[in-house]
Amino acid sequence: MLGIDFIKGNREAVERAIEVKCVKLDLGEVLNLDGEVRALKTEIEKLRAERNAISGRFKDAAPEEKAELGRKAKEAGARASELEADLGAKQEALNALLLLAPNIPYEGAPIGPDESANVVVRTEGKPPKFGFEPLDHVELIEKNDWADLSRITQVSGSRTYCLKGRLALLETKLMGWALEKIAGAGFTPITVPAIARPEAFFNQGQFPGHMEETYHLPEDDLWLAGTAEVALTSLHSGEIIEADKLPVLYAGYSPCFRREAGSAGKDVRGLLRVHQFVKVEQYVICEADAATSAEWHSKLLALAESLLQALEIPYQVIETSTGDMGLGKYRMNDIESWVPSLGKYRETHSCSTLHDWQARRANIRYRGADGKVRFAHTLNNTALASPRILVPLLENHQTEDGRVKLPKALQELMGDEFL
Ligand SMILES: Nc1ncnc2c1ncn2[C@@H]1O[C@H](COS(=O)(=O)NC(=O)[C@@H](N)CO)[C@@H](O)[C@H]1O
Repeated sequence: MLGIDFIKGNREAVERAIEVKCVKLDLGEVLNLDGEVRALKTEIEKLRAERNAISGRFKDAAPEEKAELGRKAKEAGARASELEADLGAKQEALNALLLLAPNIPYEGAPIGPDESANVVVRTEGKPPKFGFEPLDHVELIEKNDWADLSRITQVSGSRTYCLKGRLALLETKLMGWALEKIAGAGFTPITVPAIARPEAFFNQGQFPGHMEETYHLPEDDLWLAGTAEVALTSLHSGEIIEADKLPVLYAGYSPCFRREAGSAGKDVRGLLRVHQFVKVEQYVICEADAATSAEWHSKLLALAESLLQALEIPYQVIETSTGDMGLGKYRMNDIESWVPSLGKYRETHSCSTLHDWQARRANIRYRGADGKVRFAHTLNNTALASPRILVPLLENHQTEDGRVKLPKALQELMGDEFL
């Protein structure tokens, strides 16, 4: 969310953000509504003052004057409550539009409508050259009985899976390994529920635009989050954090649920795109300073890259385009890991800087060293998400006989050179 004062003071920049992020929002309508709300507030104040002035005169008034004063006070009161109803409706309409206001994108973000405009900024590690015909992750799984990808669909429907045997163990250990790595970088490990109230999704930015992507529990008016970012954004909602408690750093672990309503036909084979998965999430609440946010953005990215380097997975870092980064982002860098069977890189991580766009929605503030209270900045990044990460992990490290040689970092974890 952008502050209305920011919008009024930066109308051109906001109009440009609307355009380059392909957002449907009429800024003129927002500013008109804001004008009407302010006018109504002034009018109501005036009426209240009038009514107070009248009642102030009431007690000393002559008897015949009291009736007239009483009528005037009642009239002013009635008029004020009429205007208050109108103010409520206009304020609601204004807030709904403000939720759609896009954050100003990073000046270095490629301009474009979607991921086709994304730019590769760095490539690390070399895709393996197999001396044999490599298998894809489903074939490797079937050969080693490492998952059930078929009978489970009669239980849970499409895009579900069971990991089995050593692959089930690997996923759990891998998540613990990632949690410890991020915790080792000073982030507080925290396990969060996927269950959350609708307000948490409005605060994080998933709502109102992506409700159809989210599982709903209607009887309780609860929803299932697709990322720990939802809970972590609202954990400090309404608080004023003291400056010496910043930055707040969380390594959030949670199950993640996504309807993938918009992905029909995409990645239907195997583990790339499923309805339920697990993720270790990096989350930062820091002071409202662009340079501080930029520093944290680089740190979050470097941490995710260090995990991929330890897993010996070749990857590339992407500068995400204005049309692909989404409403609330100032800047987004995705990391894409090499998937041999596809012969291309696929997104496995997403690192975002949001400045105060989320903090305004979630009302996360802090008292600076100067004593002033401001909205904070927030950032988030994937540390590791499974089962998607298993796809490049299995495929890149497969051997000719269909086994998987573990990267050194995992050999001790799994007590063997091979999965
Ligand atoms: N349907 C899915 N199935 C499997 N993995 C998924 C799915 N959706 C997302 N992921 C994994 O979760 C990662 C983060 O998802 S994201 O939407 O891009 N970004 C976020 O959720 C941010 N909070 C940063 O983690 C993705 O890069 C991917 O690795």
